[in-house]
Amino acid sequence: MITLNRLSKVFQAKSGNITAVDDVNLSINKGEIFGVIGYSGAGKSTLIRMLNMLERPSQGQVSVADWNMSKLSGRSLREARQEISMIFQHFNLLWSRTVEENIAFPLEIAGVPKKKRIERVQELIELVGLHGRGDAYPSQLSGGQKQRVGIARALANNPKVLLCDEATSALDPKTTDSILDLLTDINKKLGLTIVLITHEMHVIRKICHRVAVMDGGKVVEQGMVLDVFRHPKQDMTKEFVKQVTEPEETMEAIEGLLEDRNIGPVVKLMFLGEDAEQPVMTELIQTCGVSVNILQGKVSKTRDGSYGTLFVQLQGEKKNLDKALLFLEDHRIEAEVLNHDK
Ligand SMILES: Nc1ncnc2c1ncn2[C@@H]1O[C@H](COP(=O)(O)OP(=O)(O)OP(=O)(O)O)[C@@H](O)[C@H]1O
Repeated sequence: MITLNRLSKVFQAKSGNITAVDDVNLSINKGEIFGVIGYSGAGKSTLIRMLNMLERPSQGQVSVADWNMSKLSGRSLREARQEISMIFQHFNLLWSRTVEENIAFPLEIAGVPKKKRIERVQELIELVGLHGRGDAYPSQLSGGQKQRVGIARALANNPKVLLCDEATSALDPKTTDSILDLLTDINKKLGLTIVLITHEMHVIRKICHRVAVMDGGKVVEQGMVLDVFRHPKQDMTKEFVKQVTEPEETMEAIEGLLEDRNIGPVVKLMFLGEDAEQPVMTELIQTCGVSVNILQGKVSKTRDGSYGTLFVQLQGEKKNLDKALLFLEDHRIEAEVLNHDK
């Protein structure tokens, strides 16, 4: 559906050239929700803006839904853009128009007759859950409702691709989740391909099938979300994964514990899929004769399954502790002993 081939963007600034996107190759499948994550300045906005030619590449090719985007201009670019919609962090609504009029705007531009426009606007209002708010002005809406208008407007002309530029970054966590649920719903119902950029791993975990990690204009890692969660390769990816699996307070508490030299092994366990839901700990205690002190645990759900981390402190005789570690290995649970010298 989308192919980026050796894509680069260099900006000429007073201070010299800035390579915002550096030789990126990506392939995104039809119907997929693909996330691009990176810190500020990584090049995410520039990358996503090159998908619909809001930014022209310095080098390389972009193909979206059979359009060779870099070659288009004028009318053909406008046609292609009807198939590639976009939503924004700050919604970009027309403040003097009502919800209905905002949603109708792209239909007016596309020359859709009035009767059809009215029908389509009502359909979209239902789809995004804004029933009864059609006459409101953007200033009368909450952030989440404004983004729902943005989504309805983006879907008006039945696009094949939806680009989301930090679409939930201005929203509180609860509203973020409701917008992410809406995007998942639309992806399923309409088979829409969604590309989103974000700096929050929570967004990637919750709705994406695949993820690419950007740093310094380059894609430094990419893969299925669950695989990247289990085995992040780059340090930066590990930091992003920790955002959702290991809250900062947990790490501080565990680091405090590790300073105590008289405790038994502190082990980080990683479970996958169904294993995350099995009573393995009970079995371990019964068969290995060790006691287990649970320090912290979390199960993160991705689209392709659950992924759990559990920090435990094991206590018992040396031979039983070794037995416990073997037991974990036999049960396909990855175990990392955090205080090796004990
Ligand atoms: N129009 C421009 N002119 C000059 N430099 C630019 C321009 N747009 C972006 N840049 C530079 O390109 C680099 C990548 O910026 P970009 O906005 O794509 O990153 P980002 O990952 O989206 O970060 P943020 O979330 O902060 O926008 C940055 O160093 C930025 O300063």
